[in-house]
Amino acid sequence: MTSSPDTPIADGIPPIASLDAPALSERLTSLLDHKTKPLRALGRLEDLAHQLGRILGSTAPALTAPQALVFAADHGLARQGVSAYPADVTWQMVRNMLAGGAAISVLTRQHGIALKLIDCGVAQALPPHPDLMNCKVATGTADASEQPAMTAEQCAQAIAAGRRAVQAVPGNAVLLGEMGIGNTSAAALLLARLIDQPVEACAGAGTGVQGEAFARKLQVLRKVLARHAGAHAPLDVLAAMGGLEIAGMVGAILQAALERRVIVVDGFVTSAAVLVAARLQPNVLQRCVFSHLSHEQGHRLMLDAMGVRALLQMDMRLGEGSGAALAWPLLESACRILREMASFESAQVSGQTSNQSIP
Ligand SMILES: Cc1cc2ncn([C@H]3O[C@H](COP(=O)(O)O)[C@@H](O)[C@H]3O)c2cc1C
Ligand SMILES: O=C(O)c1cccnc1
Repeated sequence: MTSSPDTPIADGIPPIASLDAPALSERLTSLLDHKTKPLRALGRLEDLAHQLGRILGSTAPALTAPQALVFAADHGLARQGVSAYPADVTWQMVRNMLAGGAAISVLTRQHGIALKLIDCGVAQALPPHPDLMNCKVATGTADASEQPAMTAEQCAQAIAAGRRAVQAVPGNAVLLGEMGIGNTSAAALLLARLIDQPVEACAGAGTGVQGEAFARKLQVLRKVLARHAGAHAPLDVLAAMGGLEIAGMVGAILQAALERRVIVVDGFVTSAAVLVAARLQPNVLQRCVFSHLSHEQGHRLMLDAMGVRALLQMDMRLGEGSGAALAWPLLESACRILREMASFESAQVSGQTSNQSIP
């Protein structure tokens, strides 16, 4: 991945170093290989344990005070009929999340994950709530089919808000989610432009846009891409066609990566924020755990473009951070395997009889 040319928005984000620590990496591999199981028998759970060990800089990693950060904002493009639901659902769902009734509320409660909502640009004024951070940059984006969704300054402010949101919460892991009617369109536009693929391969049904309505969604997206044909640098693309909540997540990803927190990525829309962040600072990918492959068309293409693989495939297409919360116990299990599982030596179990190679 290439870095963007210098733009004012990128100012103030220090370089994110690579997690290069060959000694730790070798030690983690050796520890996992010596646990009481056939070599590599825990499959991708071992890869996850290895990654978490590297991120947290420990051979006995422990996840502490996990935080689900759900970024919310409205989209001017929603006025073009790109969603199956009205824009009011954005603020209504934020209220539902805060009241404990949304899917993300249920799953975070189940797993003891703190839930915070970050209002980056919800049109409706939301009443104060202890779990709501008011970072409103604007009352939604402009209609990207007519003008840039955000000014460069608004985009920078939303990124800064995302950074502050991470700084404001404790713990060493953040789970990212979003709420914003119309945001699968914004994510598809970012993907199409950043990996230079036709929008037909990048856009999906979102909330359930089908048939003629889907043809209309594609037509709108093509118009947006043509309108912003000159935007190619990641932050220019983000400002022209993204969303305030996506920009907020870009900031959160950069900040969490800087602080060496584990970043649990949800579905298509949160992955679009990772795509942008990784174009700015490729090393963020080392800190990201991709929780699930969304049913949204374009997610597989997006993950392939980043060279990553998701843990789960549940045919979910919700967003909110629901896939990230669902996958959370896998991360906890991976850490426990490193911390608690006996080795052949400690448990006095006979090891391999011959020199077998790792399949
Ligand atoms: C009731 C409801 C709850 C949701 N929770 C997340 N989304 C998801 O759907 C939206 C994106 O899809 P589109 O681009 O088609 O609008 C986002 O708000 C996303 O988080 C929801 C959507 C609805 C309707
Ligand atoms: O995977 C996602 O992020 C997604 C899919 C559909 C609707 N909203 C979000």
